[in-house]
Amino acid sequence: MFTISKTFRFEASHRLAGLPEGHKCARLHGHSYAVTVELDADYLDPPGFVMDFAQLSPLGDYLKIAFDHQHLNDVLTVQPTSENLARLFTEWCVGHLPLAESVSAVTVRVSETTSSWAQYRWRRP
Ligand SMILES: Nc1nc2c(c(=O)[nH]1)N=C([C@H](O)[C@H](O)COP(=O)(O)OP(=O)(O)OP(=O)(O)O)CN2
Ligand SMILES: [Zn+2]
Repeated sequence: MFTISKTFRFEASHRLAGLPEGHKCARLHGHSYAVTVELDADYLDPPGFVMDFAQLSPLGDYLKIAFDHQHLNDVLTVQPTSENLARLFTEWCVGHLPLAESVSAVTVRVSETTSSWAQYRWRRP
């Protein structure tokens, strides 16, 4: 199994609803988000790539255009948790990146801080 990965970053604010009274994340605050996409493949395509790293850059463009310096509650229809962002970004990758047949899984990991992350994985049916 081969895995390649690339990390992109954006800055955004959010607040989380439905938390207990006084929870710090219910207040308006911001994060430097790190978004890491991973592609798994059982074999390589010429010239020995899972995929050219450069072909992952549309994800970075999408993140910058849609989310950088935005208030996530204004631009998402779901609660802006790391888990929901990870699923949204994974589904975007599956729908927009030129995935070779060799790619068996796409995983996106979202970090709001240096000590925590959430991820979502798509597996080829
Ligand atoms: N499962 C999840 N839990 C939390 C999420 C989330 O998206 N998924 N988000 C938050 C808040 O957005 C918060 O800003 C980040 O949480 P946390 O790691 O607790 O932040 P700190 O860096 O302040 O953590 P410390 O290790 O306590 O310093 C909360 N939970
Ligand atoms: Zn937060």
